[in-house]
Amino acid sequence: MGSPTVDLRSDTVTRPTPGMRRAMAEAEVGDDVYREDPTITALEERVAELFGHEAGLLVPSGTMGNQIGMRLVCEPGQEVLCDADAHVVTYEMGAAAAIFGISTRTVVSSGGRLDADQLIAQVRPRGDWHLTATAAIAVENSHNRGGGLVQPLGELQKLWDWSREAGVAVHLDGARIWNAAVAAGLELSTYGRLADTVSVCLSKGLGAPVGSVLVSSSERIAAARLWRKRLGGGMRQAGVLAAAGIYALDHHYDRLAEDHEHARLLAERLGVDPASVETNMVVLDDVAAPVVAQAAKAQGVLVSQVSPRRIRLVTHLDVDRAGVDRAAAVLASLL
Ligand SMILES: Cc1ncc(COP(=O)(O)O)c(CN[C@H](C(=O)O)[C@H](C)O)c1O
Repeated sequence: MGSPTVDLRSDTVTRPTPGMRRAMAEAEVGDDVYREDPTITALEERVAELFGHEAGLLVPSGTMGNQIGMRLVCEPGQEVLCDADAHVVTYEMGAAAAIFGISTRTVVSSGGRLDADQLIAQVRPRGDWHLTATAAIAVENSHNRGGGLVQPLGELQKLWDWSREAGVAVHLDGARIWNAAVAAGLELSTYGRLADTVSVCLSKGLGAPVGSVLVSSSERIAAARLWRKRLGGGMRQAGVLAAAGIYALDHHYDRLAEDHEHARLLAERLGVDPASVETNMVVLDDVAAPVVAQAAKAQGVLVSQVSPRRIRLVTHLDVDRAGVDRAAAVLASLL
């Protein structure tokens, strides 16, 4: 029996722990379409409160959380403006256009880092009969293709302050907002209060098997519940999933700092500047990604190919120190 596989492809690969499975099995459940699942209600209320918003909605994926979140603040034929490498326009299969008729326009950022002035300069006003109106700006924190970069609070604040005057909404793709808050030493509500709609993933670093929560005003979440049902996302006794999310919030949030430490350790061992590692991702640039990925797989280490010359490593709950050491040794021998 060879060594166990070290899976650094993503923090989406985590499996429920025994404790989480017990919480899932014991969860009190009901039919959530009738609003009778107490565990889902508890999770939605808790996450909304964590981010300083009035209400929350459990959705099956971060993609659905983002897409409904954007639809709440952007009408068909209007546009959402975002970073060219944002997940919402890179990995969500064109859903904004395909499902909601929302136009998206992008700016090329520096490594995913939010530049409020750059975005503000691109916003197009409502009411001009020549221009597609920019209804919302989507920001991503931490930034996936930016290598887990934590957005500067000053830029988020600047964008938010401007957006209140300009009447433009802000959507936060907070799939890994947990990692950003732990890395920055900030409260989740500090970030939550700088966005009109926020989608946060339970199924990544927090280690739940399924689910995200969209938070916003009560009025918007009521509309979101309707959109979710239209998309076939109305769920029944999904309290078994919500229980995993609650368990994750109770037991897996603080430990994210360990994933960040593991990522820095990997970086050091692989000749990547640890200062460039802000959360749980390490980016290997200028490598023959397919060759390295295949050779690493043959030695039990799985990685993501972001491009033909770029590999992404993501640390998470299911990769311990021994796994990090083994992955570092295998990858160092291939670089
Ligand atoms: C910033 C961000 N926002 C949203 C999502 C979507 O979450 P899901 O739809 O997969 O639950 C992801 C998933 N990211 C996945 C990964 O990193 O392995 C893949 C790329 O889709 C994300 O990284």
